[in-house]
Amino acid sequence: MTAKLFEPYTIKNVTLKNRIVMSPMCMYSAEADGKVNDFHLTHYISRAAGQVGLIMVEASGVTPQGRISENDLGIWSDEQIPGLRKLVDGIKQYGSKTSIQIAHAGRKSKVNGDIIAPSAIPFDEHSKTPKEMTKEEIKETIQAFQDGAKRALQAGFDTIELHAAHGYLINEFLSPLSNKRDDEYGQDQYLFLEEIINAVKEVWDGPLFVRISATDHHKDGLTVEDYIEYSKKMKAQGIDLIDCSTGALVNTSINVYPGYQVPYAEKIRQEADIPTGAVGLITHGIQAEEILQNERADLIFIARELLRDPYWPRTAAKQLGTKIEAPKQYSRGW
Ligand SMILES: Cc1cc2nc3c(=O)[nH]c(=O)nc-3n(C[C@H](O)[C@H](O)[C@H](O)COP(=O)(O)O)c2cc1C
Repeated sequence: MTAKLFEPYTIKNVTLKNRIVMSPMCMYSAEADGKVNDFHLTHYISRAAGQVGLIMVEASGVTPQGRISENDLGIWSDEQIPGLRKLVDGIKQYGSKTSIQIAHAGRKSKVNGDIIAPSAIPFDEHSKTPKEMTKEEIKETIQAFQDGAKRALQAGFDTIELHAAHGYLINEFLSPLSNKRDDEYGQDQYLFLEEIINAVKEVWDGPLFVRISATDHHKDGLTVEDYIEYSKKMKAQGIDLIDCSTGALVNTSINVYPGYQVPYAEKIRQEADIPTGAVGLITHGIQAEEILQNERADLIFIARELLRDPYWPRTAAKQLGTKIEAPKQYSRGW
């Protein structure tokens, strides 16, 4: 058997050496300036040495107010570009491609000061009540996503992912549970994301992914059927891949088990006819291979397993009875 997990995958002008993506994970390790530091270099470059095909840098704030915490990475200032470039260059030394998830936390931001959202509804009883965004603030935020994309280009990233999942700002506009506006952004709940995609595409023609929460896990919220329709719109706008996570828009308890979100990636791939990424408790090479061979998704996003094992691609290759190339320094022990 040839392991599909280790076959290259091409999107536009970018070829990944395998189908393994390091899923974005906030490390809450930046100073308030949002700049890359030694921790980030060690953390991400180790996974590149471990032969991950695409390293996706954690949710990075397009504005200071749009950070999840004061320790998030940022992409709101030109001063953040040199650190990001150093990180990109370090990752590329090992043949991995690079991506950055650009994000605005909306009502889930835990930074000091005012926070903003489509409507003045707090995430839960422990959260601050956000300020309902004015039209002006909406335009400024769309501009901030475009500026973030420009900086990602200047830093040399191969791909960008827009964070439209997990109850952060874009997700808040998409769902009727958090968007109660009566203007055009409430009547058409896709409009904010649509305008962000258009603005980003004005400055970025490389691969563009969107991470969604493919269901709100709530009786009055969005379901995968709604996200199939949204995914068709994203495809029409030129989005290259939908990264399919779920939930976290509202507090609900969900049943979590190996591959629990794979059916969403599969359904959206089939019904919206767009490449997808599968994520969530995928930890074994055979499990990843099953998803790919059965054409349930195109890329495999690995999060926590890569915290436990930075060389997970090597582990997965062993599990699949195949060998992958080592970084040259490690070839005697690989
Ligand atoms: C420490 C940590 C930080 C995370 N930060 C992000 C993030 O920045 N953006 C995002 O979309 N998901 C984030 N996630 C979710 C992961 O990308 C992934 O979807 C989730 O952990 C399920 O995959 P896993 O079972 O392989 O860990 C984070 C998860 C963890 C454990």
